[in-house]
Amino acid sequence: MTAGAAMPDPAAAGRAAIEARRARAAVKRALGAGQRGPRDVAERAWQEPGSPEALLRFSEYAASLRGFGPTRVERLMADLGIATGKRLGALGNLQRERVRGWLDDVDPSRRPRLIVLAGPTAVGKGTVAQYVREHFPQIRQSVSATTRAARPGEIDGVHYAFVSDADFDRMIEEREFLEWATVHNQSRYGTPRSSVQAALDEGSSVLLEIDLQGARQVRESFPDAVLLFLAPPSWDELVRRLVGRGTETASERERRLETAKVELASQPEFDATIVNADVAEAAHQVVERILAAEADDGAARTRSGH
Ligand SMILES: Nc1ncnc2c1ncn2[C@@H]1O[C@H](COP(=O)(O)OP(=O)(O)OP(=O)(O)O)[C@@H](O)[C@H]1O
Ligand SMILES: Nc1nc2c(ncn2[C@@H]2O[C@H](COP(=O)(O)O)[C@@H](O)[C@H]2O)c(=O)[nH]1
Repeated sequence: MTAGAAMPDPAAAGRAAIEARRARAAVKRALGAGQRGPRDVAERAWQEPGSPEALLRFSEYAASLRGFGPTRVERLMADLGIATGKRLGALGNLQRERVRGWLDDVDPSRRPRLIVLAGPTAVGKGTVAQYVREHFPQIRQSVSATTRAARPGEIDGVHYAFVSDADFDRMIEEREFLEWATVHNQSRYGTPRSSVQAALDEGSSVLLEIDLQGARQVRESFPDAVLLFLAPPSWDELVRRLVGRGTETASERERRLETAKVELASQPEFDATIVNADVAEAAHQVVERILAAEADDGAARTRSGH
């Protein structure tokens, strides 16, 4: 060994292996509990080599699904031509196509849905959406573009794509937005069409955290989108949250509260209202609505024979 070269560290390798096993076990648990769908796990495995999903053996993946005992798993692998021990991420193109076809049969009742989460300023849309992102990664969220300036701590490309007015104009011109609006009579915000469509095509539902004008546009272009309204426990609590967040000036807060009155009056246009008294509780209610919508659509399709 040359001087200065790193010595192999068996203890570190052992710890990494344990960590990787734990991550794979978490994926299996999520599949078994229905928190993640089999299609989402397979697509993630094929997109991200080296991920826990990619390193999961196909036999373990299938055995995690409800109703799949050892005999059924063995038969499935024989039908799909998948060898024992093969990892999900190592399947070739032909096998991937066969797995996708099988998923169409085994998971027909799940259709990805576009979900809108709207509601007045500071009700907690961003906070609830973040909880969903952290606990239910199978539900995708798009990163909007905006012309407003980044707040301290906000990261370009993560919280928003922060763009200039000229860039936003160009994006409108090139039809890059699924919807867009000027919010609080101030800055413009828009949802990118291509990433949302790609996620839907991959079988994932997509949650859009947008304003009322955007929600109405989505209703127009995606009539089967599910529109959820996040409401505050009370007006006073809404004002407390806005002031407590401390990210707006007094005049900006006034402007936002004026919009909030209009948004609160729009509640009947939505498919459901969820009161955000507790973040985890509200987030679970959002996810329940999404899962119900995914299943509901399938049931309707089955009934109509399609
Ligand atoms: N259930 C809750 N209980 C108490 N505080 C909450 C709750 N949900 C969110 N908050 C707090 O309320 C403030 C506003 O939340 P958030 O920024 O998520 O609102 P928002 O609806 O995304 O606002 P905007 O539309 O203005 O972007 C934050 O300080 C957040 O921590
Ligand atoms: N119509 C759209 N509204 C959006 C989008 N992204 C965010 N928003 C909404 O804007 C306000 C203000 O957000 P803030 O980050 O400045 O506090 C809030 O209601 C968001 O939901 C979008 O792409 N389209």
